Amino acid sequence: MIKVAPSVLAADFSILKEELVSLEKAGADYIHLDIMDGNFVPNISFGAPVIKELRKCSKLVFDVHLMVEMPERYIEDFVNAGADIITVHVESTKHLDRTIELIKSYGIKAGVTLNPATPVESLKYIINKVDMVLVMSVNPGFGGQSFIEYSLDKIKEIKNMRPDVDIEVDGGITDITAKRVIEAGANVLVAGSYVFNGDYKEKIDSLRGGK
Ligand SMILES: O=C(CO)[C@@H](O)[C@H](O)COP(=O)(O)O
Ligand SMILES: [Co+2]
Repeated sequence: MIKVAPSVLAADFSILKEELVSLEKAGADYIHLDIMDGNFVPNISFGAPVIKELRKCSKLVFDVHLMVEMPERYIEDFVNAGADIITVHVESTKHLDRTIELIKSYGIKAGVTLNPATPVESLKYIINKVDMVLVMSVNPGFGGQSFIEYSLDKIKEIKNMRPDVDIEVDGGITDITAKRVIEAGANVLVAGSYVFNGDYKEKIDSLRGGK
């Protein structure tokens, strides 16, 4: 089953609640929430209080992608705000194992994320502890960038390393790249600019292969 996770980074922030309702009606599985601190990535987005407000108007799975330095400092805040999945970058913490354990201690799903140039080998000791691996197929920080081709090799390597783990791909996903990442082994697709430029239902359906 392919899951589609629209990234609200590309939504109209002045009507964010309405956007979530529209995405739910259009068949989205998750809502992907990009948290940027202006330090780990050169951009600032929004924080836990915004997620807490959005939680009141959506039952969709909240997939929180933390692009912040030392994410362990904020896990509790995002859990309290209503996160269902929290994903942290291997590059963002000295204590990845402790951070994954902390996320799991709240009874929610834990994911680990790799920047494009970070090798899959860095997952060797953590992959059996996580629910999801997020492959960044662009350099994190901004929406609307082009898909990095070598991400396909990384997806295949992760699939070989642990066939049953959820593999999410984030960055430059369109109907064309979606088909390719699914073939490589991905089952969760994040899409921002592609979904928000057009009819949400048509776009979401097209990411699943037109079904
Ligand atoms: O995490 C990020 C960017 O850092 C993403 O979730 C983007 O928001 C995806 O945007 P598109 O590439 O789909 O426009
Ligand atoms: Co993201």
